[in-house]
Amino acid sequence: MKPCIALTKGRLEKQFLEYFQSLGFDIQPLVKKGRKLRVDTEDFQFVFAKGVDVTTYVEHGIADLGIVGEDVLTEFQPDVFNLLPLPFGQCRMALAAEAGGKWPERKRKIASKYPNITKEFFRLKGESVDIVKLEGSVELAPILGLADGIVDIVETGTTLKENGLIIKEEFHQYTARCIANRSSLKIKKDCLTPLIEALQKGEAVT
Ligand SMILES: Nc1ncnc2c1ncn2[C@@H]1O[C@H](COP(=O)(O)OP(=O)(O)OP(=O)(O)O)[C@@H](O)[C@H]1O
Ligand SMILES: O=P(O)(O)OC[C@H]1O[C@H](OP(=O)(O)OP(=O)(O)O)[C@H](O)[C@@H]1O
Repeated sequence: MKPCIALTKGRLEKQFLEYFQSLGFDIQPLVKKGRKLRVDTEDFQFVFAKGVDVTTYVEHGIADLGIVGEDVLTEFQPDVFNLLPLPFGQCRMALAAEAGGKWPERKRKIASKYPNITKEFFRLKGESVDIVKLEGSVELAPILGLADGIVDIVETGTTLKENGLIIKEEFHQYTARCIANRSSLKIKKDCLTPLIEALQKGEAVT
């Protein structure tokens, strides 16, 4: 059976395909996939899912490999083999708040898509905060008064800037990672090794 690779839909999918093509792989069937969520190329089967679901498919051995942001691995701690970093998906995790806004002395409220990362960040500081879990557009929370600050991903800083927020502290750097199912690495070693070696040798995508 062909190895199955789970890709995080959206920006990581696009960056992965660019990278995969730069390694000499044929991505035409993937580019032409339309709304299909499972696509076969000559050598591989690809499935497309949300980042955290990519880890679930890999953990359960449905997918042999997965392409996912390191932020997702840190947040959800799935039981997968964290195989290697990939040269795309670079971003940082930051605490941000309104420029010129007050940073209250009382127990602060922090909005984030990443409650576990947020909790650990403040635990290490010895600070107790109330965490408000959001699913996106996290920058809105301080503007609308839902939270005093946010913990979120920053790449260019444009979203923060355009919403009047500033970074107070940056505390993690991430890239996309290739993850693997633990048993697949043994059982499908022969067909996975050439692919893993190719992914390892590639140059950074700019
Ligand atoms: N602005 C960004 N720049 C670079 N990498 C990012 C950025 N935002 C997210 N990422 C990385 O890409 C991964 C996928 O992010 P993406 O925004 O495509 O989906 P998501 O955050 O899971 O949410 P959704 O699919 O609901 O929009 C993240 O887990 C992170 O590793
Ligand atoms: O520093 P920047 O280059 O501006 O990128 C950062 C933004 O990108 C991500 O959001 P995304 O586009 O995934 O949308 P979301 O708010 O739905 O998570 C992240 O949550 C920030 O909002």
